[in-house]
Parts: sequence; C-alpha cells; structure tokens
Amino acid sequence: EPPVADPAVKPHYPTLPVITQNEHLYETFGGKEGLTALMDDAMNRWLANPRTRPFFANADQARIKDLLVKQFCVIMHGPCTYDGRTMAEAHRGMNVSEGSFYALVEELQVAMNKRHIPFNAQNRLIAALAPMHRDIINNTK
Ligand code: HEM
Repeated sequence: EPPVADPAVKPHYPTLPVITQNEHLYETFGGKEGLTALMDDAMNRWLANPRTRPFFANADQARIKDLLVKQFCVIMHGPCTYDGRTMAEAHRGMNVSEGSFYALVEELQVAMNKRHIPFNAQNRLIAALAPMHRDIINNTK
C-alpha cells in the first residue's frame, strides 16, 4: 500500500498525546517541589469546589496528592516511580460524572495558571490526562 501524505486524502486519525523526554515538562513544572506545591493548591481547590468536594472530603488527601505527584512525574519523564493503583481500579464504583471530571481539570488549570506554568506545557499535561476519562467517568468495570 503506497504512503498517502495528502491530508485531504488521508483522514486525520486521532493520535495519542504522548509526552516525549525532549519536552522537559518535568523541569517546566518545577520538578518534585513544583509538582508538590501544585497538588497542594489543586487539592485545596477540589475541596472548595462543590462538584469535586464530595469525593475528596473524606478521602486520604495526603496519599492522593503524593500519588498524583508521582503519576505526573512519571508522565513527564521525571525520576519517579508510580506505586498507586491503575485509574480504573482507583475510580471504580465512585460514580464520577463528566461534570465532576471537568471541574477537577478546570481547578487544576487554575492552579497551573497561579504557578505561571506556560499554557503550552499545561496543554501537554492535560492532553496526556484526557484519555484517562474512560477509566474514571462512570466507571463500573
Ligand atoms: C485525569 C483526572 C484524574 C487523575 C489523573 C486522577 C488520579 C488519581 C490518582 C493517581 C489516584 C491515587 C490512586 C490510588 O488510590 O491508588 C486517585 C485517587 C482518587 N481519585 Fe482521581 N484522578 C482523576 C480524576 C478524578 C476525579 C474527576 C475525581 C472525583 C471528582 C477523583 C477522585 C479520586 C478519589 C476520591 C481518589 C481516592 C480513592 C481512594 O482513596 O480509594 N479523581 N486519582
């Protein structure tokens, strides 16, 4: 089958937004220190937002923040290991709605803006997180 380069001929299939090492996202986010501060702020916002508060109010917030830092660090090719559960395991039976999912992402965006994370870098992270919605929203698997 010959290669078809013309986008008018070849349909634009969605590609996975995989973050590469040469993007240096981990450094852009301020390393472990920056990610830890980001998660502290984000968790406070999730606890203040009525769409996300019910999920986090009685959860082990310190543990979740620690695992989020590790997860984001791994996604950004930082020197970390993620030792939490899969997203499907962690959010199964939680009844997270689409609205709650986007509320969580929006509060994360506010927290990133507060830390002056460049918009392009923010979007790279959000793009990497977005496919997780399948395992999180209304997950009864
Ligand atoms: C892309 C979005 C999300 C990411 C990357 C994410 C990531 C994580 C991670 C890494 C954990 C820890 C895993 C573990 O407990 O072993 C976790 C747990 C948790 N997440 Fe999410 N999450 C997302 C969306 C949400 C949403 C939308 C909600 C609710 C509004 C939510 C509520 C929770 C709760 C309550 C826990 C703790 C579960 C427990 O302790 O049993 N998450 N999440």
